[in-house]
Amino acid sequence: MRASLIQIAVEEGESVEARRVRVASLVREQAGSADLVVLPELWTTGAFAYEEFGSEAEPLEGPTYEAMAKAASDAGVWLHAGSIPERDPDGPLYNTSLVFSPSGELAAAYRKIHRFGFDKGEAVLMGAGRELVTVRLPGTTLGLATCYDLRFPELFRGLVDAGAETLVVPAGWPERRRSHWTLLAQARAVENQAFVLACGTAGTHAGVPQAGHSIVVDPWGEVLAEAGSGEEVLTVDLDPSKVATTREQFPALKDRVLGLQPPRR
Ligand SMILES: NC(=O)CCC(=O)C(=O)O
Repeated sequence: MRASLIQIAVEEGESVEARRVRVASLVREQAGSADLVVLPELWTTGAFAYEEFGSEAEPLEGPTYEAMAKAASDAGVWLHAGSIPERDPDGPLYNTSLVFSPSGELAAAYRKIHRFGFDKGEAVLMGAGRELVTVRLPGTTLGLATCYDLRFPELFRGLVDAGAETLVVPAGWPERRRSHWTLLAQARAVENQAFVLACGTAGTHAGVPQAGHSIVVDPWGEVLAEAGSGEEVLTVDLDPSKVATTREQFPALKDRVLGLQPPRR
C-alpha cells in the first residue's frame, strides 16, 4: 500500500476557496501513485484560527465535502480529507474528519474527541466527539484520531481493540511543541504495534508557526518517512502485513492486564 501525506501550507494570504481548489488539485495529482492520501487537520481555516471557525464552518456535506469527494473519485484513491469545522444544524461546531472511498463515497466521519485550548479556543468553540471510528480498507483497518488526541493513549488503545492497524492523525501541530509530536507519534506506534500516519500543516496562521514534519512510523516504531517544515507530499510504501508479524513476533499486546485495583489508602 502506498500512502501520500499532503502537508499543506496554511497561510493567511490565501482564501479558503482558493486553498480548497489548490488542495483538490494536489489530491488529483496523486492519481496512479498512491492508494491512500491523507490531509491535515482544519486546513481550510488553520487549527489555531479560532475566530474563523464560526464564519468558515460548513455542514458535513458542504463545499469541502463536495470538493474532496470529487477529488477522491477523480484520483481513484482512498482519501482521508483531514478535518473541517463542521456546523451541526442541531448542535455545536465539531472538528470533523472525513474519509472518502475511491468512488467518492463517504466511508467515515470522525468528530475529534479531545479539544485543544484548555479554557479557550477549540475547547470552548467546538463540541467533543464521543465515538471511536475505524474504516476498513483493502489490507488494513484505519483508526481515526485528530491532533491533540495524540496525547491520549487510551483513545488509541480503544481503536486497536476495535481492529485498527493503521492510525491516521491529521494535525495542525505548532512548531513550539514539535519534539512532542515526533515522540508521541512513535510512542503510539510502538505501544499499539500499528502504523502511524501523522499529517501536519506548514506555514504560519493566526501567528502560530506550524511544525510540519509529517511522519510515518511502522509498528516497530521505526520512522519510515518524515517531511521537512514546508509544503510537501510525503509518499511512503507500507507493508500492511507488518502489523500482524510484529504482533505475533513480540506479542506484548496479549500481556495487557485490565481492571487493575486502585491503590489502597
Ligand atoms: N490542534 C491541536 O489539537 C493542537 C494540539 C497541540 O498543540 C498540542 O497537543 O500540543
